[in-house]
Amino acid sequence: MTEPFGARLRHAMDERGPLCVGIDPHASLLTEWGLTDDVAGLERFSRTVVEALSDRVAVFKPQSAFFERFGSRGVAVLEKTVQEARAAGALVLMDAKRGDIGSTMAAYAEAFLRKDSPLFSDALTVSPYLGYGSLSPAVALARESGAGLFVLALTSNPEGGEVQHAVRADGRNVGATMLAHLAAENTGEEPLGSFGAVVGATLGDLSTYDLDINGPLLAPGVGAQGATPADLPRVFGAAIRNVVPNVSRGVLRHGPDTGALRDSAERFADEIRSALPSA
Ligand SMILES: O=c1ccn([C@@H]2O[C@H](COP(=O)(O)O)[C@@H](O)[C@H]2O)c(=O)[nH]1
Repeated sequence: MTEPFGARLRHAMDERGPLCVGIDPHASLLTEWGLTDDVAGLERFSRTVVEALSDRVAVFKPQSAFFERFGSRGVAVLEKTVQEARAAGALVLMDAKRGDIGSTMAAYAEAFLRKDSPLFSDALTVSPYLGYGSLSPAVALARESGAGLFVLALTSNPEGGEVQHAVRADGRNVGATMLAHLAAENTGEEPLGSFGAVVGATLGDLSTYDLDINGPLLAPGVGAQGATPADLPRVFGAAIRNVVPNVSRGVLRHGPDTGALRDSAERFADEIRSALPSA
């Protein structure tokens, strides 16, 4: 039986450090890398990132949008990328941000979380904005497959507050409510629950939130969106041990040279390590 995602992630973070590198083949990056903005360029880009970094980063986060842009042939590249990254020993967090009514959510869950699916990933980002309960089929299948979910709680973009800071009738805001759902999902799990939250590294002091969800906190926003590894302790406080900082463009802009990609990832990893409290 597969070990649960949370346990696999904890081991990977302890061994390799918590850095998650995004695979975001923006059209502008393909051009900067001297590649064509087509399926061949997409394939070369993704393979280069996986080959350069799969022996050193804990997690890759392919951004599905940049593959879907090319239709079925782009999705075929995404399938290959996921399979190659997993085969090379990295965990794959698919950033597809799926969310729908429960009966449709069940089909999204099958696409990404059923073990024999071509797009099976170790974890998936999901949107709870049709109600947290609408995610139940994905929670159930993730548990069955030993996979994980990352639920959008407090996103890194400035527009997110309009929804996530809205205050409910019980006085708690929406983002905090999502964190509470995840804490309940992860109760009693050791060494780490499999149900994580997306919490932007760009958000400043989050001490009014209870980030102690016994699950991972994916922290996008480091690099191109302006947050730095040094910001992480101020943003996440005591929850920092469970933070998985994501960097996409901040690393990818150094390609296509594999040495330069590695150096950049190592620099971010070192800065993150320095920001963590000593064990
Ligand atoms: O709140 C969120 C949730 C997801 N993202 C995604 O993370 C990467 C960030 O890329 P950078 O190039 O490091 O800015 C990207 O795939 C986003 O879609 C996020 O930024 N914020």
